Amino acid sequence: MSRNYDYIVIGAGSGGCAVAARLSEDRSARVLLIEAGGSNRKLEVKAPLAFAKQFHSKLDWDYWSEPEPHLNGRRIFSPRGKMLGGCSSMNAMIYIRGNRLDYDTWAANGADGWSYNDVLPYFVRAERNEHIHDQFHGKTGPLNVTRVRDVDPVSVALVDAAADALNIPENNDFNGASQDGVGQFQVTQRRGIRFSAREAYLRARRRNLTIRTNTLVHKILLDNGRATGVEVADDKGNVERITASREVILAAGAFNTPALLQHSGIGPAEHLRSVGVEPIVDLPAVGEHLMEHPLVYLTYELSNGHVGLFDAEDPRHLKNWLLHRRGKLASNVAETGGHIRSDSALAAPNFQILFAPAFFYNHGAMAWDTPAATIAMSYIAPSSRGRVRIRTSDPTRKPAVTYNMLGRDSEMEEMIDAVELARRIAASAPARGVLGAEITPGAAVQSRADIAAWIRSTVQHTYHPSCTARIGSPTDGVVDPQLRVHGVPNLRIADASVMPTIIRGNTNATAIMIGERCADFVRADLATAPVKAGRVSEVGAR
Ligand SMILES: Cc1cc2nc3c(=O)[nH]c(=O)nc-3n(C[C@H](O)[C@H](O)[C@H](O)COP(=O)(O)OP(=O)(O)OC[C@H]3O[C@@H](n4cnc5c(N)ncnc54)[C@H](O)[C@@H]3O)c2cc1C
Repeated sequence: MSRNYDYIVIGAGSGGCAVAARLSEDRSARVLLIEAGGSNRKLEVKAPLAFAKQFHSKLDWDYWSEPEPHLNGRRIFSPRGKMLGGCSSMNAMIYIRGNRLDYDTWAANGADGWSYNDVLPYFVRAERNEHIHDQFHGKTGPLNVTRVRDVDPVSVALVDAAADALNIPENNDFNGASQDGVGQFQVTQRRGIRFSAREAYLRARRRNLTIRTNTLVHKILLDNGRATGVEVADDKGNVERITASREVILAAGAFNTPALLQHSGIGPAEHLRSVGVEPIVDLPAVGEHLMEHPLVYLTYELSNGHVGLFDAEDPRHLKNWLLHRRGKLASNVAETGGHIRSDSALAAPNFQILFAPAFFYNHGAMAWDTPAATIAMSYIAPSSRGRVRIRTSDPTRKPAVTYNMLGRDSEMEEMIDAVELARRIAASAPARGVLGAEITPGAAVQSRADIAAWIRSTVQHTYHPSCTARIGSPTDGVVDPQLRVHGVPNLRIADASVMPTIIRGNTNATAIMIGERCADFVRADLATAPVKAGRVSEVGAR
């Protein structure tokens, strides 16, 4: 196997698959894509309903946060996909791009070229939407976007309930002209099966794209401050070095990307020294500014003979999915939902509602013994920031993650508002047709103080860590707007870490868009490079 490539992409997740595939469209470019996990060809990946069965398995990095300072010291479970497709092979498949305002704010704060009008063509380029064909959507891109085939009647009733109770419009396309309103989500599926970034970008075999699975990158190699390759270990612990003549592109996700930078000597110098890593480039923002969407789950018994997904494990539903790719196993659980403003004066939605015709609580780790439904409220406009820091110089040890969620009083006030809005939905006439008694938080939790206490003791997140290597200046960011790491030539980042602030929505489509853009930045630089550097023949060790 070759030890030298033109490009090395670290991590075959949402961003990494996109950038590696696009770079390998140039058949003369030799691209290596390295992934720590293995194949994603597993039933619990393919069958949409089964995504939570991946948690704590070999397909999961199985992160846990440090004791959270504002959440009663709880450690928060944080699954991350460890396989081809990364988190896009594990996620709940909701296809959302966020709000126009997110990108316009990025651009206004210095991320030149990242306004909504700048990024829209890349969302469109990436997408193959089966249903919506207008200026907001792509027809011929690699990523299949569709709708859940057999939506549960409970999911539909809850859309009617929200429209009724909150006086908000139904919205057929949250990725179109407006994000506000309620309706059915678009999903990254095809014919009832998950459609991850692997299916989107790695299906076509290319001789110039080498994919190495079960290979853990330990660090990025630097020679005179330039990125020249990587040090990797296979699953038997054999260590080797591989060189990149042109660029190394880091796409290991919002936890592992800053960790890998730090293991490579790129990060907050004082912290690196304290854990025994020699600092090479002092970049204080590496691992800082971590953002997430706090999530609370209100759950209800189902009434009137509704069963939702309660009986989904019945063999007849498995048979229906295996034979026809239809029915309950094709559900992504959160089939419908929407985006609302808890205060009409806000410039954009601050909550995403997720309706599920199932008891989904604590990441699906708990069951309820009768049919139930969930109204989950995801806080999509948080302001608290956390951090990711390596604990030791051992690259096989997971870094420490602290979310710092709900650190500000104003955030808690908005969360309480959201719980009250969810209860209004549940109390509306259309909802009363399908919902019974409230299970969580339960009738005893009524005052704002009690709701706050319940939130602190139960809040989770929406699986969207971002911003840990964000676009910004060298003092408060890690990469420039072309995704080049400050002070380290030939090194870029192409994953959810680079978002300057978290978007108002689920982060898969945006990570893919970032990968698409990164490939174009690389190609543009190559086209304008005066004389292209020759191959790096030897990798200097740090
Ligand atoms: C349970 C869950 C549900 C979610 N639901 C949704 C949803 O419904 N809709 C949505 O839009 N988003 C959702 N998300 C979030 C979304 O999937 C992620 O934000 C997105 O996939 C992140 O892409 P990425 O490229 O930043 O990182 P990832 O997709 O995480 O890719 C990183 C890749 O790098 C690999 N890697 C890491 N470290 C190393 C190393 N040292 N060496 C080699 N390889 C390495 C990882 O194994 C992984 O494959 C969900 C996520 C989860 C976990």
